[in-house]
Amino acid sequence: MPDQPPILSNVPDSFPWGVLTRRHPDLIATVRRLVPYPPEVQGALDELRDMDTIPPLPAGARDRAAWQVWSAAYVGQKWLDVPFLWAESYFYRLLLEATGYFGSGPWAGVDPFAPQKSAELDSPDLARDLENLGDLVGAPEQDGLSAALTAALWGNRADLGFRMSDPSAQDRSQVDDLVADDSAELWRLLDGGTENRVHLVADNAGRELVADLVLIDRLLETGRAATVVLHLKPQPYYVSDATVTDLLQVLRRLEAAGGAACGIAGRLGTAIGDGRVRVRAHAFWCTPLTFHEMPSDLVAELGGASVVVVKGDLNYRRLVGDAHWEPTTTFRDLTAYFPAPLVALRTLKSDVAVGVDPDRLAHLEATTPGWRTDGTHAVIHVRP
Ligand SMILES: O=P(O)(O)OC[C@@]1(O)O[C@H](CO)[C@@H](O)[C@@H]1O
Repeated sequence: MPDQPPILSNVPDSFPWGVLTRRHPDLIATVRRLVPYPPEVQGALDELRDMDTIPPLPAGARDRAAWQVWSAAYVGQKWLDVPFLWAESYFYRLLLEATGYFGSGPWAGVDPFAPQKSAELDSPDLARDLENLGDLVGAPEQDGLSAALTAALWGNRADLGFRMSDPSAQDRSQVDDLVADDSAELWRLLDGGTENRVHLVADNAGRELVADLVLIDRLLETGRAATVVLHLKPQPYYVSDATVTDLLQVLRRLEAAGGAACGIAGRLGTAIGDGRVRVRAHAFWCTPLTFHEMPSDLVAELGGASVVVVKGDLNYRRLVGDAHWEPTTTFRDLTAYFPAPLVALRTLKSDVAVGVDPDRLAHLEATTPGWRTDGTHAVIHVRP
């Protein structure tokens, strides 16, 4: 990664400080409220909430050796004094440890965030999205593609972790005028003339995954993609990150909705069955590392892609590096290392900002103080 100090969380009232001191304790309280864990798990969660210094993973944890390497510089330090990106990732790993997710007891494999994810699938907002899918599927080809891309972009605006610390986020209106919009470049890359292999690195379950699946369906149906690889998380992460279990739930929800939604679920089921859509859940996606450190098997796999679409705020931080970049630094320069043509679809929900035109930046700074973190602004960046 280019030489730039990482963002820490030790500036009071800064965005990362709020995540560690407010969002994480709130999350633990929510998990305790929604899942009837036994006393020993509740105790472990309380311990995590009250922890001042960073502990190692317990002996016997299956990925202890890997975390020993990633955490050597940070164990024993205060949470607020270590890189924000690392601290959040390790917090979620410890939360799974506390709930017994990787253990051998009855709570093994139980997603502590499942009740929140299910509630989103039952929401009236999602029901409305699904009712409107008929218009999108029936639209002229490029209109349908553009609408699906827009939905996949804004589907990222209110992940469940973000909404928990900012409940009004869902109701704030999005600023449709994107901070950067390279979408024309994406359609040039996927011009339909060749057998395109698209990879989509997903972010959140629920409404966002629905929108991602609609985009995948449109890409396949219009011939813009011959095959798609959908990258999901191998385990629960950042509250709402999508796992294979979440994918299956979303497909069931689409089926149950009937109409165009059910048609999409049917086509995707067939495409998974005949190998045109492949589902992957690489361990790297839940590590505290930036994408500069992707393992060689993942580099090789992504390197064969016509386009890699990377979703969301956290993935964006991992793509460019979680640092206080000068916002006019170009996305292309910072992602030159990436092994394939790259598209980032991100609503801004943290301090990192790059690829912003100087005039737009001056306007945003003068008029909209929360533009980097309040989820109302978005970018489509392409590095061909
Ligand atoms: O990656 P996502 O789902 O778009 O966003 C995740 C997020 O809510 O969590 C992180 C801070 O906790 C930030 O990257 C962002 O605010």
